[in-house]
Amino acid sequence: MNPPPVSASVDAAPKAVPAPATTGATTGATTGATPAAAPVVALRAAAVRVGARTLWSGVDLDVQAGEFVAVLGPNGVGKSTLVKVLLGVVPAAEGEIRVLGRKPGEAGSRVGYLPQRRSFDPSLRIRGVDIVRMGLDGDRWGIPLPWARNRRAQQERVREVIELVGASAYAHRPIGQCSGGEQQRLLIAQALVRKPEVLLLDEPLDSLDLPNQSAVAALIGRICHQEQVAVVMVAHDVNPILHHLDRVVYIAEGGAVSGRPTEVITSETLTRLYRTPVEVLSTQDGRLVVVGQPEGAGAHSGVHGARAGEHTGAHAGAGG
Ligand SMILES: Nc1ncnc2c1ncn2[C@@H]1O[C@H](COP(=O)(O)OP(=O)(O)OP(=O)(O)O)[C@@H](O)[C@H]1O
Repeated sequence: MNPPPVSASVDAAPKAVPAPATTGATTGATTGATPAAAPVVALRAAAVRVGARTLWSGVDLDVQAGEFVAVLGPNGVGKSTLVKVLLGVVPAAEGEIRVLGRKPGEAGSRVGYLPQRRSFDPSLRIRGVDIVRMGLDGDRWGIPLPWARNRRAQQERVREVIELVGASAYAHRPIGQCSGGEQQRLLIAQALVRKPEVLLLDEPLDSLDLPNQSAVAALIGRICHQEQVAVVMVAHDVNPILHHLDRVVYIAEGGAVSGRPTEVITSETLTRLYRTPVEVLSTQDGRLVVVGQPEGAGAHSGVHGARAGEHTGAHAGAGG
């Protein structure tokens, strides 16, 4: 069942962090219920460490039902790790984190997840429809839903979600023979098949060509706003999703800033966040280009021709 419609709300101004920890977002944590106005994802003064290294700290973020939020930042800063924290796979070192009013990892099938891109061997015979059905079979994220035990109901749900993502025409073809964009739609259908209220996507547009990036971005925006699924999406380039987004969270070592894209992706805000001059340029066709954004400390030095702490040149897009 979809969550009750809640109008997407965003901060009036970008929210700089570190900010004082509050406990307001944890309301309802003990019941597991999601009151209409409560954020479906809430982080307060959150920090994460891998080994001895603190990736980020002091991160505050609220995501409401039906909001589309992008997680942006340089390579290696900890964007994917944020998703893993929300899944409960990586523990937070500090702070309060709630997903659907519960601790990360406790919301079961109410959270859908699409990991960073998998590629399928062209000779793979398994069909798209089977890939989608796999999303029902496993109980990776919780106890199977009642309808998931009923074969007819399963088939109907798989058909329905394939139609939702516009994949009906090729869902019975071997997945290895589908294009990258078609495969990605089928994988999104797999993540949606158990009707999650929160959808966590890790770079779903990676390695798609521009028309497919645009089409898949529009699909995710539609799922989010029409189906009232809260989407938290790691993105390398914000441009393909810019017009669909309600909010972005930009991560830097030591903190993050969240708010409307037009408020966060500015020279002033990113310069303040990174404590180094960062320039945001707008191209004639409306794309944003971030110049001078430092790499995350763990990023490979060759990727953008910069070592940790040094400035990169112009990035292909705002985000990483
Ligand atoms: N289990 C782990 N142990 C040690 N280091 C880790 C572990 N998991 C992630 N890291 C490191 O943490 C850093 C952040 O990784 P993460 O994948 O979250 O970055 P990212 O911002 O998503 O990067 P990219 O944009 O390149 O995908 C990287 O330097 C990575 O090597």
